[in-house]
Amino acid sequence: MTVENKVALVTGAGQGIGRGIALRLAQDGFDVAVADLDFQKDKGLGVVAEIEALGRKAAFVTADVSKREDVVAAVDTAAEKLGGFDVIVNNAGIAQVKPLLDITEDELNKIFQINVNSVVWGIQAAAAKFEELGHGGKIISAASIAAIQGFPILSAYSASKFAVRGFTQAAAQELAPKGITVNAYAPGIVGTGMWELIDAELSKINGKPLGQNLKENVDGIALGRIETPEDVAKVVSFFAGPDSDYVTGQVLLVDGGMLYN
Ligand SMILES: NC(=O)c1ccc[n+]([C@@H]2O[C@H](COP(=O)([O-])OP(=O)(O)OC[C@H]3O[C@@H](n4cnc5c(N)ncnc54)[C@H](O)[C@@H]3O)[C@@H](O)[C@H]2O)c1
Ligand SMILES: CC(=O)[C@H](C)O
Repeated sequence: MTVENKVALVTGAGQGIGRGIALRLAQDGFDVAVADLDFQKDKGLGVVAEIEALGRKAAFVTADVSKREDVVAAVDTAAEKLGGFDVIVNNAGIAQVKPLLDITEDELNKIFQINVNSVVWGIQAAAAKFEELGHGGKIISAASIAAIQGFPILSAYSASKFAVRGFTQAAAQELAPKGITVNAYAPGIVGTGMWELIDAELSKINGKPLGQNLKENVDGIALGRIETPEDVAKVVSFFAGPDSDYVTGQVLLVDGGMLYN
């Protein structure tokens, strides 16, 4: 499937799943804005170079997605630099490994500002840009298996992903009259920096050697291997392309066989 003259913005695209999504959308024919925190600029510029090597236009945009003004500015910059705006992927997010009884007010506020508020800001900014440009568009956000089932030690993270699912379902209904679809992808265990952190934090809690917690979780995956960013990007490619024009408000599990709707 290829698209013509379409522009996508992917947040948290300096590494991991976001980088995989940005490269896949470039392969699909999108010009892509790569948004990430300032400290990730070198990595983000590397992703820009990879996209340009695929023959597409790209730009790096510094943005802290917990800040509404940053997300609005990122959308404006993407549209201005790349000549349009059609898809936003609210991918950026953080994990938090903590027994519920130990979660602090700052920790809870931080994970919701980054994982949840960012999705609201992305929905608002994208919908406003689509309206300004006189067309509909596609809004895609990062959920998780943790949006379907709450996981112990990941309670705040799970709650944040349940919230992404709720906003996806509600926004889909509110924005349908504007020709905007709103969907989310729900990966399982993806081999990125996020799981390196989760594995290390679990080791501190349960004393297992580094890598053991990850291995034990991967051993429970029906398809028998860890997920890759490219596995996730295939689902986002579907949601970003015309084949999903009649799909909205959905959270699609792409977990190799862990949870079953
Ligand atoms: N890794 C997994 O197993 C997994 C599973 C399900 C869902 N997810 C979700 O997929 C998304 C990407 O995860 P990943 O594994 O690639 O994580 P990662 O930690 O490898 O990368 C996250 C990226 O987001 C960026 N980021 C973090 N906070 C930001 C902020 N405030 N503003 C802008 N950018 C910010 C980071 O700089 C980084 O580039 C997240 O929303 C995560 O919750 C991951
Ligand atoms: C990090 C994530 O969303 C799942 C729990 O692996």
